[in-house]
Amino acid sequence: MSTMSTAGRTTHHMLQLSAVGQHYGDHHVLHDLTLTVPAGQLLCVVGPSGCGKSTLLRTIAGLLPTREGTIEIAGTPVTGVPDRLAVVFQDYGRSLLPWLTVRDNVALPLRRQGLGRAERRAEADRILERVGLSGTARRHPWQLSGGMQQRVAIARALVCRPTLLLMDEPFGSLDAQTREDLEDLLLEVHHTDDTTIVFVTHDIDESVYVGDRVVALSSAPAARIVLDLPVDLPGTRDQIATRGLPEFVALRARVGRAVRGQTT
Ligand SMILES: Nc1ncnc2c1ncn2[C@@H]1O[C@H](COP(=O)(O)OP(=O)(O)OP(=O)(O)O)[C@@H](O)[C@H]1O
Repeated sequence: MSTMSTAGRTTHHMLQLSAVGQHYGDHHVLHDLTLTVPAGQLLCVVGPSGCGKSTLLRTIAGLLPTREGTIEIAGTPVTGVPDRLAVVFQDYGRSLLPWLTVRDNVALPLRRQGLGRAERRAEADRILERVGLSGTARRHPWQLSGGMQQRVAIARALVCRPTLLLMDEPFGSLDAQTREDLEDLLLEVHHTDDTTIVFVTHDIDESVYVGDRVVALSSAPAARIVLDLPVDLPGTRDQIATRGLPEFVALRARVGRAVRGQTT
């Protein structure tokens, strides 16, 4: 983990983007993004459709080469897919392997760690219980609802105890109730494990509800950061009470204006 001393205080940075730019051929998507994410922060990234949110996550994950600038995770430059990094995509249907049981899907990443079969299974079961899926271990993903499948994908992301978790619209295709349940599961995981999370969403309400901080990107031709807002809401977050707070409504309005290109 990189350490910086600022006026006598020591801060740990999990993720550092310096002047990052990205393009597909001559199509520029990201422009001069500089961003520091402290360890343990849940950062939400919002922006208009097509502005480059997924491209940003794919670049951080090492799935696309960094074209301009540098990205460091825990002080190490990203040159390929880093260890202890997990990604959850929106499309859970395609990210789980249909021929494996739920338990074996979750245990899959543990194979690289050299654990024995019994240990892998025990660890998978422990994580499945944690995401509210005990009892489904021997079923197959296609026998579960969409929300349950996304819980399996989250369990598989958590099983390697990632230091950095990247989530790309993970709840975008779920119904409202399931989505709220999974937002609360994510907050529980974040608070218990102190995982650093970068969470991409186009849903402004969701970004303010789950985030410790919201960064808004501008739209094409090349996305820049147009808002970087700490989310300082009182009390423990609660789906009904938090969303009714005047502070929540004010934050949501600021993010909404930024995404629509209005000054805040
Ligand atoms: N593999 C690719 N090759 C060429 N262009 C691409 C590729 N992937 C994305 N793009 C383009 O890059 C831009 C950013 O796409 P990206 O998917 O990162 O945006 P997004 O903000 O995640 O969008 P959405 O919110 O709609 O998911 C878009 O104009 C898109 O068409």
